[in-house]
Amino acid sequence: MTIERHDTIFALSSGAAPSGVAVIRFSGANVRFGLETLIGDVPAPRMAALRTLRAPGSEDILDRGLVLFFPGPASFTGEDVAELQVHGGRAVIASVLKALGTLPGYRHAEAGEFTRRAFENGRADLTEIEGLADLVAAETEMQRRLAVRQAEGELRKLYEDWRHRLIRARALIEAGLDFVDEEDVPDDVMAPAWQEAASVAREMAAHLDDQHFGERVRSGFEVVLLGAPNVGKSSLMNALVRREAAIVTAEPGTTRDLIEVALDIDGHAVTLIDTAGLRETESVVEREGIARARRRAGVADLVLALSDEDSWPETISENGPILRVRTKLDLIDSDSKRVASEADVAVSARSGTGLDNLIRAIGGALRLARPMPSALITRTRQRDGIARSLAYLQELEREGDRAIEVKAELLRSAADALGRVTGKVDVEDLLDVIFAEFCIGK
Ligand SMILES: Nc1nc2c(c(=O)[nH]1)N(C=O)[C@@H](CNc1ccc(C(=O)N[C@@H](CCC(=O)O)C(=O)O)cc1)CN2
Ligand SMILES: Nc1nc2c(ncn2[C@@H]2O[C@H](COP(=O)(O)OP(=O)(O)OP(=O)(O)O)[C@@H](O)[C@H]2O)c(=O)[nH]1
Ligand SMILES: [Mg+2]
Repeated sequence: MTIERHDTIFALSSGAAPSGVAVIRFSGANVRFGLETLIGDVPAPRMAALRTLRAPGSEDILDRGLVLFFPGPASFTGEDVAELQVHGGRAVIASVLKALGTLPGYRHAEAGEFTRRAFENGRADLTEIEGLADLVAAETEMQRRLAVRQAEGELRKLYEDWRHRLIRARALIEAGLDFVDEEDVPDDVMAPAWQEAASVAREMAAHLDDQHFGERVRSGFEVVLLGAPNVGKSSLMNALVRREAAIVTAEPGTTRDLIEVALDIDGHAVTLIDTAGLRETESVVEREGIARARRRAGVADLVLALSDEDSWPETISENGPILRVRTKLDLIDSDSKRVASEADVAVSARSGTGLDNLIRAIGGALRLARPMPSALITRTRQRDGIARSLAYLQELEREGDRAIEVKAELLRSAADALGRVTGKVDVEDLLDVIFAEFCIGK
């Protein structure tokens, strides 16, 4: 009896039914057998073949569709893969999935399981896999650009280059230790290794000094609307997204919860957050709303401080950048434009005046138009790994006169920290978290 290392997994890989065409994918050791059973042959590799699908042991036609076969190990998962492109009806999909489920060694795939096999078979490293997850999740042009570069290996190449340089530096040092009496290891044998470690450290520090731009592009820039009750925060949010996302009334204290809406500014994902108007109040509910508003403003990428009168609230003293927005411009008569001129932008949610300026000002304050630098960190996981690796290299530089063996060990730790980012060393504990992000069929 042959023991299969893996089950053959199958899933619907295309979107929600009904759809024009649905892609059902399967991967594993029994793919050829499954094709023989369902369509009677195994099509030539990577060539679309039109076939009739029949349930195993039955003459019933399930559907007719295009079939593709990708032999391992060159395939996406690194093992045999097949795709059935059938009509995207619910019952069609259900019948094909059911037929696959009756085949020996077949079971339904879990979320991210195709991609997990790609990782386990060395077809992609963890940063590329995170890039793939981001590509599927991307909603804006800039998120797509960032994700596609990462999926194509931009970070992998950078991190693998650093890791190999550190490994070579350590090899140099160990070779030096083998051949030279430890008491008088000549500096010039070791010097190139220390220099290499120092230059990797410099490159890492520069890489980390990025104002978290990639992470912000990936997760979206957060812009919080802040101001006294009734200044028109909710009205402005509604005007910007052209729908009634938040309740607007003439009564101060209307909004209590944080209300989030998605904007696309210059291809970037921006989350606009409406908040409770800031004031002293006896209402427990409103007080909690105001506390949430302040907390969110404290971590925002940008605060829009709104005012509809001649003064700006004291309360607007957040850390990040602030734009002063004068609201209800339609109510200002032509000879009282003093505050409007103190403001960065003046708008009217009612007439729409100034909304384009406001969008431009938000884009400017967030520096959205800046060219996207290459090899951006996109996740805390990556940042933490690089920072840990750098910390070992800095310890190495600080403690220059420690024993060579100790220093070689620091080089090894630095390389291993990088290896955990790419998944080259000991990452079993990370995988469930990383692959849980994927949808079924990916
Ligand atoms: N129909 C279909 N489209 C898809 C995918 C898929 O799985 N199926 N992908 C899934 O994410 C993406 C493409 N990703 C892929 C990544 C690697 C290989 C691959 O290695 N393929 C070959 C060898 C390529 C070659 O000829 O150079 C092979 O299978 O033999 C294929 C697709 C997006 N489009
Ligand atoms: N004329 C005029 N009235 C506006 C404008 N924007 C808002 N208003 C009015 O101002 C009142 C309050 O508007 P909201 O958008 O609810 O104000 P808010 O800042 O969200 O208020 P709270 O949620 O209570 O903090 C409503 O009666 C709106 O119709 C505007 O641009 N022009
Ligand atoms: Mg409101």
